[in-house]
Amino acid sequence: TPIPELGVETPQPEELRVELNPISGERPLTAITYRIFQERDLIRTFSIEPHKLLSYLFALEDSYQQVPYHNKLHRADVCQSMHVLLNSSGIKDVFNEFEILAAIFAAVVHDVHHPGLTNPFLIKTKSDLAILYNNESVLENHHIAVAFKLLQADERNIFSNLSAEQMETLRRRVVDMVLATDMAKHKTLLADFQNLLEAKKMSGNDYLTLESYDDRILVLKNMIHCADLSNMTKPLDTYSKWIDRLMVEFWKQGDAERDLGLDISPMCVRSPTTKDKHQIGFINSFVHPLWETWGSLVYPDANTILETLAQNREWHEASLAALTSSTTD
Ligand SMILES: COc1ccc(-c2ccn(CCC(=O)N3C[C@@H](C)O[C@H](C)C3)n2)cc1OC1CCCC1
Ligand SMILES: [Mg+2]
Ligand SMILES: [Zn+2]
Repeated sequence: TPIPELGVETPQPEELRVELNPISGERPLTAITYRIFQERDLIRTFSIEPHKLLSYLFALEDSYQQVPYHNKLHRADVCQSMHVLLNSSGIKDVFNEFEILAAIFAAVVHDVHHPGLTNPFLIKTKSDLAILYNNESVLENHHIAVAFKLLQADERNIFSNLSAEQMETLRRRVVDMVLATDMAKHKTLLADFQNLLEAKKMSGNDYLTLESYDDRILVLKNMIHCADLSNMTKPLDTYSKWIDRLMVEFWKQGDAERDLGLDISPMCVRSPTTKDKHQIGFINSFVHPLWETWGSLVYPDANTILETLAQNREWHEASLAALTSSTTD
């Protein structure tokens, strides 16, 4: 039976069309994710009931908090970036539909109910979340718990037609991928990724063959981490909008730290040079090494991304030079 254009039979197609209309910007997360599920035929493959998918995605959107950066727009962005990365040359035929389902789902839920505060802040203020998760990937554990809690309602359980075993493996993959978005895991994740690619190069295969769960999930963990760190690889006008959102979120945390008599986190200091300095530092320390490694896996697909990343870094260096020269003379 053909799936209706809007996903569900509805007596009010116009209302639903407006709700789903990404242009209206009302529900960007639902619009993008529903479209990706359709394009990848996930709804049919896993017999997902369309009305349940819509209910689940609506719940995800509504549970987002009014934070400037870590909101539904960021999750829609990471979901769309994941969708693109999954099609990269060299890996597009590697992952099966179960892994793709888990990867898209992980991307769309990876920051759900984010409070707009960092893990260090939640830990040093002894927040309920830090107590609950013993200071270990506090936010990421929370996002996963909320995502699966929302699935428990029958009208939102999009995986109701998966077997118990399939559900268990999907859950394992989603937990592994969302936990991998914690910056604290970056160094180990990237080192393991580089070791894997080195070993594959030694084996002489010109295409990637991944047998073990650990190898396969390692690539998916780095993929979602790349998607989460993709702002700097986007055209400057898009990238600078993300920076502005993030700085507002960080400055609010800085205000909270000051009000609590705590040290203000370096990234949360309101100063004209903070933005450029930290972006340059972050690109040099984390973002470029990660994307360069990803670029070697999907060569030459990531060349444009690496060029844009270099241009964006130069833009920050130029604006920093302009700022510091104006303040010195
Ligand atoms: C547009 O700028 C950024 C966009 C995304 C990120 C970034 C790094 C790691 N993630 C993954 C989630 C994470 O771990 N955190 C914890 C902390 C690093 O703040 C991040 C925001 C979230 N996301 C960093 C960005 O800039 C750096 C942070 C302030 C100046 C330089
Ligand atoms: Mg996160
Ligand atoms: Zn994120």
